[in-house]
Amino acid sequence: MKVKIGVLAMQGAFVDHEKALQMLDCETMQIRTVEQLNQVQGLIIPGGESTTIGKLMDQFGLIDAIQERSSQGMPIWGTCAGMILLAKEIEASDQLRLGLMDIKVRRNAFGRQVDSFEVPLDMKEIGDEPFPAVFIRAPYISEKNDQVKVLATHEEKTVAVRQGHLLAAAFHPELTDDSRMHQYFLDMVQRSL
Ligand SMILES: NC(=O)CC[C@H](N)C(=O)O
Repeated sequence: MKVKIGVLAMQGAFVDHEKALQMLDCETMQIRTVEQLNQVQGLIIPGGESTTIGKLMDQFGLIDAIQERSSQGMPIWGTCAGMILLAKEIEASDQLRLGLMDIKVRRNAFGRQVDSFEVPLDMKEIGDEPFPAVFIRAPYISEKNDQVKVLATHEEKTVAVRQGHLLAAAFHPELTDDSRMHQYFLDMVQRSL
């Protein structure tokens, strides 16, 4: 049976993640309710505005529900704002969050003059070819503990990590036609079953 991967659809870049997943061998579902969450075997939290996504998740009862599924080992991947929402610590912010990963993040961390840029990123975990990473008002990881594995850095800043069943990237893999990160997450989901 094909696995079904949910894309949290509160706000932000969820449609592009769905399109990226549809190129792969899996089913997808937009997630707005706890009932929908309970029908998927993995979850992507997209980029967007992390404060808005956090508030909406809370209103829909999804913070508790996602924390519960995570405690049972369901793979979760946060990109950009989604990475912020996965972090236990967000510098200078008390915004609502899932707080699942042992990372501290800094929002809008690459400075105003470079709101958005694309770089070839070395990420051996997904292959030898560099990954075309699109950063949009991106955060980075300023601290982490030993449980967290660094997958990629840009200018010595940590921008992609994995902690067991949790994956986070500061950039937007759904905006390129390189599907290796989505395939990597799909593999995590298939292995978790
Ligand atoms: N592209 C993005 O997801 C940007 C994240 C946004 N700066 C935030 O803090 O929520």
